[in-house]
Amino acid sequence: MRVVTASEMYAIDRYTIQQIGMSEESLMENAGQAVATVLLERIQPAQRVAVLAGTGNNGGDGFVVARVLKSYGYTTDLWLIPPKEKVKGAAKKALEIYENSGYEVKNYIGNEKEFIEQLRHYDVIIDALLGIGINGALRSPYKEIIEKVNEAKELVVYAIDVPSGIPADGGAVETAIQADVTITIQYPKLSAYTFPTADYYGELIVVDIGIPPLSLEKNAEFRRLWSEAAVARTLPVRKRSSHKGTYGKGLVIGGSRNMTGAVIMTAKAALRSGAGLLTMAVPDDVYPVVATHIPEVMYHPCSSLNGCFAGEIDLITLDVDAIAAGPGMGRTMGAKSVVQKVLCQDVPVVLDADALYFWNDYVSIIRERTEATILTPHPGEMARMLGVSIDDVERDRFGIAKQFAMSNGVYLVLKGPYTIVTTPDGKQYVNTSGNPALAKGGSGDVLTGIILAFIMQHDNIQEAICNAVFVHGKAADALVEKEHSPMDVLATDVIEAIPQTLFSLYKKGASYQKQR
Ligand SMILES: NC(=O)C1=CN([C@@H]2O[C@H](COP(=O)(O)OP(=O)(O)OC[C@H]3O[C@@H](n4cnc5c(N)ncnc54)[C@H](O)[C@@H]3O)[C@@H](O)[C@H]2O)[C@H](O)CC1
Ligand SMILES: [K+]
Repeated sequence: MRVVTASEMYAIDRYTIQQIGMSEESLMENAGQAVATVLLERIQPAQRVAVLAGTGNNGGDGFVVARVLKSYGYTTDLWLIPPKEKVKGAAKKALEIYENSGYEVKNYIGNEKEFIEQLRHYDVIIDALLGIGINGALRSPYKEIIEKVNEAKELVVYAIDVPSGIPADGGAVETAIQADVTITIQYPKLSAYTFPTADYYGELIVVDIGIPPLSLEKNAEFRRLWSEAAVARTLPVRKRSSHKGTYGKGLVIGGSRNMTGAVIMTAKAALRSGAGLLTMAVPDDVYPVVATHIPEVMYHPCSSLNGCFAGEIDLITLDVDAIAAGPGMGRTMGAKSVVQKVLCQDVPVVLDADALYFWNDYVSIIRERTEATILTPHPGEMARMLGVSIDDVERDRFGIAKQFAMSNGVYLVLKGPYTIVTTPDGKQYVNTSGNPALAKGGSGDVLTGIILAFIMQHDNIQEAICNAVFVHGKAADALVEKEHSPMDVLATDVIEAIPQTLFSLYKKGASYQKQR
């Protein structure tokens, strides 16, 4: 499933109309019919429905929906919010068809009191007020209407395309419809995967209105959801002839006197995710503590300075296939020197947490690298690396991630709900698993371990990263589906949920794998 911006959606529409030859009216009819099909399955015949329609084409979709519901015998009122003469183009045509079918329009203007009075008597609201064409802050009377609908908590609200009032590409929200369900037309918009806008959507359903894929290819950047099916299809298959070396010799670098746990979690997660051989490089001061935790790893104690890396690491002797550096390593000059040495190795490198702290000192080395560099910042780290605020990052996660990945030639994993993976050539993949249980210290350390293990086992780095991000989120989902609340989950619980997650993904993927 692809994800689009509002301007891409308009370009797709234009192309479909002008180059492909479908009419605007038929697209609107398809949109309304597709939305109505979903509604007919969900709304009970006894429920009273109100369709609230605005001036633009979102309102136009609403006219089609109201006509279909009425023709199926549903008790439906169509409330037209603007004066009728403001409705233009395809929407005007849809309104004419509605009226020519013998159905009545309720005008909001002049009947404001009746509207408020009636609101109590409806069971279902179809929000066709505003779509992706919204500009600036909400104007009257939309603001008041939306506030009234939101106040009536017992109403079930279905939004068409986007909840009215939210910016389609994401950003700050002042007033917007709080939908129970949003039925999006053809492709989800960015705002479904950024916050705070995503919170207004409720359940998201995408309906196809018959726009040919060519229109998308010609008019939208590559941005897609990475779903469970994609993971199941691309998880690597273990060959019978394989041995521990087949799945890579990985190195995890991290730890300091104040933080011994992070690097342990990274290593455990890597082992649970299939790393063949794993070595942990830790400051020798903390080695005795770390070494008691994982019997399956090898150790490479490095010289320490005040409980942190002094700066030396013998990477030549270690001879590894991939490296993850950062968890708990501290923000010292010694740590910086270790990361710089890591970046000079000709193997894929994952940098997380403290290894991102001296970003500006690594940029030039990273741009010269030929093997993959994978950075996994959370929004706070991303903001710091760019010298902007966290709000700036959150407002434009997709744009900022793409710019950053392309200009530095890195794979960027911008964490958060709906983590975005961006490749060095600017392709973007939105993760669909995970829940607020992951909002806890240690989650990132676990993810880094899964990524390290997966890049050693997949042929394709993008698939490896996307699958790792998905498995991490899905493991947390499995925990809250069974015996955990989102509050009590520990990062170590997530590691222990990796086996069941991989087990179920492999079962789902078995049919795909056979076909390979
Ligand atoms: N392929 C498709 O995706 C199709 C989508 N359809 C639907 O069309 C809308 C987009 O339609 P558009 O007319 O461009 O915009 P809106 O309906 O969102 O409304 C614009 C309209 O609203 C008024 N307005 C703008 N900003 C504000 C504001 N801040 N406060 C109050 N009022 C505002 C202004 O008058 C504008 O004219 C899309 O979302 C889909 O639902 C097609 O039906 C089929 C193809
Ligand atoms: K809407």
